[in-house]
Amino acid sequence: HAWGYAPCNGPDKWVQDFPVADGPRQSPIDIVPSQAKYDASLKPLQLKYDPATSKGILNNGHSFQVDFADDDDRSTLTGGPISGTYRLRQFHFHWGGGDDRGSEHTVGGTKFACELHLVHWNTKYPSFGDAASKPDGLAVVGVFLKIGADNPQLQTVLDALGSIKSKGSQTTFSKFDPAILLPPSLDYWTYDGSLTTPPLLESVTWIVLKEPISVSSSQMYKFRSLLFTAEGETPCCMVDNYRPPQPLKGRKVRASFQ
Ligand SMILES: NS(=O)(=O)c1nccs1
Ligand SMILES: [Zn+2]
Repeated sequence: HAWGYAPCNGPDKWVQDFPVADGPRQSPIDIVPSQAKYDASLKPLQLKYDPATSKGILNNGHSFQVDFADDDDRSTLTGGPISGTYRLRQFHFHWGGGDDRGSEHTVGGTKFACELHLVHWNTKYPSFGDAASKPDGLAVVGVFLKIGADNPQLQTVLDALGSIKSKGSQTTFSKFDPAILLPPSLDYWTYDGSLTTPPLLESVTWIVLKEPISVSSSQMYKFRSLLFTAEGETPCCMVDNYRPPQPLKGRKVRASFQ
């Protein structure tokens, strides 16, 4: 009876199998802009992605993700709050059953309809799996999706969802540049946190962009057309696949902007 987002196996139950769920640096959090201190020593984010590294798109039963070739430094994150080079591994989303909810991080209590996560791992470690167990192993860039105008940049991703409806389905997804999903400004908040899904490892430097990108209500319906369930199982719509904000436990959130 694996973890999920239903009342029987959702975020409030995860601590049973993953005690770190009650740890000191859990994610997501509510970001309170007035409490975030501007840090002039924070560098601009450098996101350099090569579309040739995109490989496939997969329904993993709790979200869908686009996987990237990470056997060299073609798609990397440098600068920002991190030191060294982090490689792009995958990106995925979290969203709600309605436009009023769906993001994991919140801003002054405000929920967005959806949140994009671009997952990177520190090349000082030999692999993603190894990095995921280190306090400075991962860096995830979070981008809020706010209900508004249709977002044409999302369309190629949404058009692929028809072929990965059920858990475990995947298809090739080539020549995609995730940089087209980023907003014009790369201003960000940053704090030390964790994976927001089990195993909830406390290995993530979170970099949450202040500026959202847009998504229309009808585009949100495409996210919600996915299933948590595999073919042949009783279908269950993939919605509300977000963990709510966790206690800050004394952590400081820094801002890259004034
Ligand atoms: N939602 S997340 O980006 O923190 C993540 N969880 C597992 C792998 S990546
Ligand atoms: Zn995520």
